[in-house]
Amino acid sequence: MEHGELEEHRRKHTMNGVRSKGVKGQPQASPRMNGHVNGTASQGGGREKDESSEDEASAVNGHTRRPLHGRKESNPLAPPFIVSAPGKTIVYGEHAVVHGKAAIAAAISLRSYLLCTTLSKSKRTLCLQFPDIGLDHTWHIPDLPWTAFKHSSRRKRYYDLVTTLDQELVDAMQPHITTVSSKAKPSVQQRHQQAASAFLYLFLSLGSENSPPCTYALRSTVPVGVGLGSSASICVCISTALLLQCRALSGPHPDQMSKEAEEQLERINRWAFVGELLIHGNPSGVDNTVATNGHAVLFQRKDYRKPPAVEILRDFPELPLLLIDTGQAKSTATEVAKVGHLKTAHPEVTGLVFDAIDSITRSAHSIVTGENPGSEASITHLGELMNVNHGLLTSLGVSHPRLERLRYLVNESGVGWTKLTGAGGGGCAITLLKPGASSSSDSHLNGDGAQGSALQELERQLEAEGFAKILLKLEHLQPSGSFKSRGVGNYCLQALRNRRQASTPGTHPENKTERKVHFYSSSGGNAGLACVHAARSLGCPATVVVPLSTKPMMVERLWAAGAHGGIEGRAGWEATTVLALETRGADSLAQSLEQGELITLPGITSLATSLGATRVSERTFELASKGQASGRVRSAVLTDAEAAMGCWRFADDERTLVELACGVNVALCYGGRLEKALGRPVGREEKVVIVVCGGQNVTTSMVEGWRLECGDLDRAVTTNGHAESVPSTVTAPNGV
Ligand SMILES: Nc1ncnc2c1ncn2[C@@H]1O[C@H](COP(=O)(O)OP(=O)(O)O)[C@@H](O)[C@H]1O
Ligand SMILES: C[C@@](O)(CCOP(=O)(O)O)CC(=O)O
Repeated sequence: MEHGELEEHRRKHTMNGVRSKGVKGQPQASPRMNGHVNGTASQGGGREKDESSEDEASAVNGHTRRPLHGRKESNPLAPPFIVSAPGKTIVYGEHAVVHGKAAIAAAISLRSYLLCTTLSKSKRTLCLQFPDIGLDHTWHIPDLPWTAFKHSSRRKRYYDLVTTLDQELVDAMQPHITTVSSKAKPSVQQRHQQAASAFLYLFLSLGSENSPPCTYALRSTVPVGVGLGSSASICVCISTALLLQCRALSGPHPDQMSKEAEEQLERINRWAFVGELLIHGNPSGVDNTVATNGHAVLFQRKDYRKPPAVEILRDFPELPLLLIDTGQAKSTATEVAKVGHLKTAHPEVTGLVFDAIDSITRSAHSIVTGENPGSEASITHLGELMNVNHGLLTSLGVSHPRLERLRYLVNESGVGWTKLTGAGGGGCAITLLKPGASSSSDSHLNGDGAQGSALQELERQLEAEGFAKILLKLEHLQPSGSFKSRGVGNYCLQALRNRRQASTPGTHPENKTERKVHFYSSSGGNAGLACVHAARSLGCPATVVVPLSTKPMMVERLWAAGAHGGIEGRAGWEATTVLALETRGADSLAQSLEQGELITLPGITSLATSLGATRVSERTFELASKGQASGRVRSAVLTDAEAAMGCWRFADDERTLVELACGVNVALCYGGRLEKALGRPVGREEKVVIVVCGGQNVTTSMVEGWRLECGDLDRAVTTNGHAESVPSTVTAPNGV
């Protein structure tokens, strides 16, 4: 694609009005997007306005239909959004891959996350907040070297733009990089300036003087500089975010053609490669390719002037791998340069080593894509290949005494086969565990029998020598859904033991005959839930005292978890007003009440079909009519767009996905809709319970599509995309 084509593409593929139809199941895009970029915003230098015709049908969930909501002309403050991408481990072929040979790499479940928050136009600043490396830097957008980046001689072919760095542009950018952390010590400064260069080059290439001022906040769970592809992971995030902002991406979208999705991933990947060029100097592109696509890949770039050959290995087997960090810092650029020098000095010998590594990768590929990759024979084959691959990398000079010590310890223990992963010179190693070494149910590290204890012994030795195994801590899988289960659970257990010992000296703590302990918690949030779960599992009652501001959803969850009596803030039904919510086009109750007789709709024209009835039951109508007369039942109708807004706000504010038929209830919480529906202000002391009926007819892409289409509704209820008026300033106790 030529540079001009990119411009053209930006015009065609804005975030709104994507109308590719009928194809479902876009590839599992690794860069995940949360929130959205409002396509009506004048971004990417204000060059484009969405030229898609608004009256054409758009497709959501496979149904052709009218747009939910007419779009407004512009939205100066695009809502914040997050993109994310994983780190990786190279299983076979590092370094050789830089010199045209094949490599196999797999994504890991450690990720980087980039939050982009557009600032008020008056600011004109571009702010990087990268706390993992301690970088916090702000540029003034008009001061950046736009002329150099815009100059016509710079308008190169698109392919050149994304495969090589333009040295003149790098030089033009330099004065803005040297000021980054200029007072920090050299190693820190280098780390900061590498990240800042990658960001700024991409920003200058994809943005313009008119780009919106924005804060880019990056957090990563990928350890920095240990061979797990932290730089590729952040470059993929940066590339995705900037492409979204200049509107060169149109997805993800449920109806996106898979080819289009692939093209977009490729676009992200190519610009991420440019970022890697800034950080590494001479990357092969394997890291950014796996960070973009997820899964595992077989990657080979024979000719840097041509795109690499990439085979995505979607069925890559779940190999029992142990990831160990030597704790020894390394630099990819240094290690890659070292191998480059060796190649210059000894081209033939080095070439043979690369060829041998290539054979290893090919042999491993045939095993992992073969009949039974998880069999004992296959694992042994793959393990032996790892040993040889490591030996060849050592011969290239990229091992380190810490890596060799680690290999010695693992070999001695007999639990598996080990090689360095990534650039080497320190960083991480991977061990493929032998069958039996990882089969225990209670810990993935504690195998059964002799192998299991060998592994435990190895673990002790590694820890004693300062090696770190990298594990993921999934606290959200605790019984109560958060880490609070740990502290609160422990507290409850101790309290119960103390109480039992104090009241019946000499009694066994698990003695269940004496009076039950009743636990109280004064939190309506995760701590309250943790208390209820802990108390229940100890066979005790728990009461949670919640502040008035606690959201109904949390109160419902506390009841559902088994909270015992007296949750503060629940109202008796006698004084309750019931609001019956429907979407326009499924409003058979509202129309019946209005006409004073049961009516039948000719059909459901609302998109919220699952709870839609063309005619409500006699009993419903009777009760609703009586309630309406006494003022205890009111009926309200919202649009599909408002129901959709309820869904995306609920997803953002409460991390819960619900379908339109439920979203219409949730929408009440926002923008004073509740007061309007009730026809009166709602006092702070009043309790509001929203029935979150849920529903399965929803996916994140559907919600994203709805928001893209009618995101303007957000402006009435949020500031910078945060629902600061939830449920509404009038309704919410203490302004929450
Ligand atoms: N979380 C992060 N925040 C900011 N910059 C990062 C982060 N992770 C990586 N980087 C950038 O990437 C560089 C590390 O790249 P590299 O040496 O290739 O390590 P890795 O093997 O982890 O990719 C860092 O010096 C920094 O510039
Ligand atoms: C050494 C190399 O093959 C992998 C480097 O991986 P990492 O930066 O250590 O995560 C270089 C490359 O492929 O770009």
